[in-house]
Amino acid sequence: MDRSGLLIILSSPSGAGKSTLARRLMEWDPALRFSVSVTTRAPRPGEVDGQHYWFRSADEFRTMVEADQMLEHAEVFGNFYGTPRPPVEEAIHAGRDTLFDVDWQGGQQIRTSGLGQSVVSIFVLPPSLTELERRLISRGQDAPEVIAGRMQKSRDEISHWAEYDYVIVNEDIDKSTEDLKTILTAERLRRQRQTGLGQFVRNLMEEEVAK
Ligand SMILES: Nc1ncnc2c1ncn2[C@@H]1O[C@H](COP(=O)(O)OP(=O)(O)OP(=O)(O)O)[C@@H](O)[C@H]1O
Ligand SMILES: Nc1nc2c(ncn2[C@@H]2O[C@H](COP(=O)(O)O)[C@@H](O)[C@H]2O)c(=O)[nH]1
Repeated sequence: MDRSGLLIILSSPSGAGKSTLARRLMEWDPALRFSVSVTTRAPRPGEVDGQHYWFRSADEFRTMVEADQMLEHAEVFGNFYGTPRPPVEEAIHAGRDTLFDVDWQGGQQIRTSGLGQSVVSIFVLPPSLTELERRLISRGQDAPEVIAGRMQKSRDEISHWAEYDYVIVNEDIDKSTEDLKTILTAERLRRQRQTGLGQFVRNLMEEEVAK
């Protein structure tokens, strides 16, 4: 039963757990495609070019934007981030679902990109801002001033929660992962009902039942 690929957007304030949830969802469904973003920020220890991000200079980033190669792009925490367009369009046509880890600006742009009929968006909230800061610190990846800047922007990001189809309060990571799997399963069934079941039901109705 054919259907076009879904675009699954995950947004949250920095540190709420998007990357952790994305990783768990992709372990559950290896066919899910993660959209590798382009960024001008420096790699963190252990981050691999082409796997976590495409790490590019500001000039290279600008060239991609000017060539209309970005589905969306935004400035986040003083760096540029963007989603390469061609792999997303290929995945949609191939019926492959794509997962995006983008901020609210990216979420808005993907929704209004013209590919909007295939979008499911999920906002991840932390249980508290105190816990959010604890997670950013315990991740051990960012300097104290970077963490302070991200905490300062967290309320801005959170103020966009109502633009999303679903909201998960990520307190228990196992529970949040199960919620995410449930959302994806239900949305896939919904898309199948909308686009892929017509021929199946016609065949079913015409089936000769052996006596
Ligand atoms: N439910 C949870 N309970 C406790 N710790 C968690 C939970 N979810 C994620 N974490 C931890 O919090 C830290 C931040 O998580 P993660 O890197 O997934 O956040 P993020 O939203 O992707 O951040 P960013 O937007 O900066 O990329 C990590 O160390 C992760 O292991
Ligand atoms: N609009 C976009 N936002 C993106 C993209 N890729 C990541 N992000 C968001 O940036 C922040 C910071 O990420 P970090 O890896 O530096 O911690 C986070 O909120 C991401 O969701 C993108 O392509 N477009």
